[in-house]
Amino acid sequence: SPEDQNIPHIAKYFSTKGRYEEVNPYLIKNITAVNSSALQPPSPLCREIHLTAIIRHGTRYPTTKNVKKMQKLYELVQDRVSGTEEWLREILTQWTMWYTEDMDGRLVQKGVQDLKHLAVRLAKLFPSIISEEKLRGGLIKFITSSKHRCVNSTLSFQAGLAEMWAIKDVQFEYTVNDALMRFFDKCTKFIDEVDKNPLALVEMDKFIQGPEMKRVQEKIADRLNVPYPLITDDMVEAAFYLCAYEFAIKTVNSPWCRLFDEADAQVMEYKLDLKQFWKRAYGYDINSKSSCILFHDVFERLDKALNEHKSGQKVTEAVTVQVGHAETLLPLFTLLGFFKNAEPLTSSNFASQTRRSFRTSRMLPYAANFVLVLYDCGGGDFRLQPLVNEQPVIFPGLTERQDSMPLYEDVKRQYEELLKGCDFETVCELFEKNVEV
Ligand SMILES: O=P(O)(O)O[C@H]1[C@H](OP(=O)(O)O)[C@@H](OP(=O)(O)O)[C@H](O)[C@@H](O)[C@H]1OP(=O)(O)O
Repeated sequence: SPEDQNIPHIAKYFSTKGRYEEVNPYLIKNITAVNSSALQPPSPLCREIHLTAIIRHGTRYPTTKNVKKMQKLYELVQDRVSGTEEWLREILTQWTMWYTEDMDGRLVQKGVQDLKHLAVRLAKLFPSIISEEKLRGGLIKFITSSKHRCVNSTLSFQAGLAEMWAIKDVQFEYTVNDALMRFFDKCTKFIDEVDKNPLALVEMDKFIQGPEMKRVQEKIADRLNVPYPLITDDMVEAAFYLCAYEFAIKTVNSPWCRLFDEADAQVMEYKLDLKQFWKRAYGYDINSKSSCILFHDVFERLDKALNEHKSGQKVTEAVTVQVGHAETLLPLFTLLGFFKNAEPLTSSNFASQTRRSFRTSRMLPYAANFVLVLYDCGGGDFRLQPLVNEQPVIFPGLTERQDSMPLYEDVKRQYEELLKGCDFETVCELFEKNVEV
């Protein structure tokens, strides 16, 4: 059981601060295990033509913003808390605040391992296309966000392949492309209407002020035996993140986790899902439309590979590995209609959302990944298989006619409107708005 493996009882509720292994627990015993049975193509005739993997960076340090909150909580506890419980004594006398502001979201050693192991697993799943031959032939391309955690994750993925094939003589390259991997920084309409709009996250703000979060704050204040006003929502979040980061970075079940019971963690997870739902996903149409540039880039690459294949040419880009952020993946998942919830997540429907499909703890752990594999199954039968975190997913709307590997043409028909439209410059209003003079 999780307790035996020293896993915090609340580890599956860590949202985008969660370990990849909690999404695929079979990896805890064997980090390079693969679930190939679930990925069988419809027939042994199928051959991979192209694979694109869009990957979130690996495990990282907290951002400066959150280190400051953790520091404030640590000082509050040191100054105001006393108690005899063993876990409290551990916080007061043994645990030291070791996070510093200059860590600012950098990749940690576990994050290097996350990407190395993901590279090995994907190569095991798709050996004919993620191969030493293709790598040496320059047919595997790497694109990354400029952020250090993404560049270092790209280097780690490459190192995973090099170590697996005992390669020492290949000069790996990558291209930094923030237009693709950090499109949210370039989409004026998103920046104006969501990112910089203080009212955009009103549902999260209302939930934070609501009864469920208030109860969590009171329970934590009671456990620390301090007055309720001291335990603000920021302090609760800092404690939750301390538990999450101690586990993700050091794989320890830290005493900070004892401040939460499972019900408290479910409230925290919902608050974080509200942030992502409204800032990056189904809350506002522009959130998903801001990923149009990445959406078109993916399908242009698939079409190019298919056309080269059909004309008997070598596929010049057999594999593309693109490393970005949780906020690179989530808008694209939303544009494709993945994890769409029956009801929007709001400040007032937490109780009815316990079985929601929009759950960032399952979608967006560190090293989360979206993989598209294009197959030639013979006789003009071309199929496209989507995977999220190494598990097959179904393109919405194609379920009734196909198994999880639909015909490529059916997928393109399903997304026809987006393929024809979804023009990044138009949806993001990059041109100057007509200013009334
Ligand atoms: O709450 P923090 O500061 O950690 O939020 C980060 C984002 O982390 P996430 O919310 O996704 O866990 C970080 O995304 P990442 O995928 O790069 O980790 C993002 O780059 C950073 O700007 C912060 O996002 P925010 O929405 O500006 O808080």
